[in-house]
Amino acid sequence: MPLPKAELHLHIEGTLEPELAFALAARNGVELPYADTEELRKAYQFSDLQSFLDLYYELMAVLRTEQDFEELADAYLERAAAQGVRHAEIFFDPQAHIARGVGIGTVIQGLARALDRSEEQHGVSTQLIMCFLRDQSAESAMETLEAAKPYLDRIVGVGLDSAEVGHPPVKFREVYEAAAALGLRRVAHAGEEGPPAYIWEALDVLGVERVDHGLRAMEDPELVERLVRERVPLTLCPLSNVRLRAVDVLEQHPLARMLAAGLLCTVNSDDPAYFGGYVGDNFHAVRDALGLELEQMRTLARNSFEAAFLEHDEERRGRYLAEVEAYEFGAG
Ligand code: HPA
Ligand SMILES: [Zn+2]
Repeated sequence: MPLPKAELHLHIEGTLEPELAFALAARNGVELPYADTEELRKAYQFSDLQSFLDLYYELMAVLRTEQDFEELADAYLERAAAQGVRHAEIFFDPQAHIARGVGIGTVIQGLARALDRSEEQHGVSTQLIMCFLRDQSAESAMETLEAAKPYLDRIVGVGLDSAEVGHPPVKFREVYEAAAALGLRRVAHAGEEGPPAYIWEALDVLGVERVDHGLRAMEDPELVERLVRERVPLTLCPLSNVRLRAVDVLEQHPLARMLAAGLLCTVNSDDPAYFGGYVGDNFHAVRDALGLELEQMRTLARNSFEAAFLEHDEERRGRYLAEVEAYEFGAG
């Protein structure tokens, strides 16, 4: 039995496995520029974030109907459950779909079909976080927030993703103010490739409650001190960092130093179909590469539930935390 955990940094479009991509391409009459799944997998060699994003956006062409989004989410939830995920806060990128003529309602309602039966079917509770593409304009982000208004009961918060460098958080100040006024929680990718200054800005200008990645926080001791003092969660994605060359090898990942510094770190999979593993695989990889003790693994699991947006259901958070405390490593 795997360690119970929450996944808080997961792009649903990044769970599109090559087999499902080809099945959906065939069903929707979409031509993919790869002969088969093997040739597609060979393209999964990335030099940085942008080289990944190019493929990530290209493959999305196969996602067209509610059923496609439902099957995508269902496949993720099944895999996540098998790796101990009890609660998932799932990112989606509406602008990437709207640009292809797929409406935000199709995306949200399709995902919702899978999410609505997830607890019963997979034992995984879920929430959705709508991300804005930071390499598109602030106006486009604001239009997207407007388009999401009929579906706000399905969305717990907003996030910020895509190409980071050159697109500082401050660009989205007004959008985040509008999101906060609608009662939405706020997170943002910061410090994946971008500098620590982007993490400060995400906190101070956007008012984020969690930082997605935050990998480069360790370059700035004052920032670390603040993140520790305010217990701001960081959603780290170790296998992603290696695949996108943010760190050279997993053995050099700062996670162990970040935990030792007192940061509220969580471990997540980001885009598991592309980066070689789901969240349990990330847990095992850091344990092995960094020599984490079992108590540190338990801390990571505990942190994930502490950092989850479960304030509306503290009873549930308490149940999940109790599962972590009761977990016996090596049993079963
Ligand atoms: O890791 C990521 N970083 C930024 N944007 C993204 N969109 C999907 N995955 C990512
Ligand atoms: Zn991400």
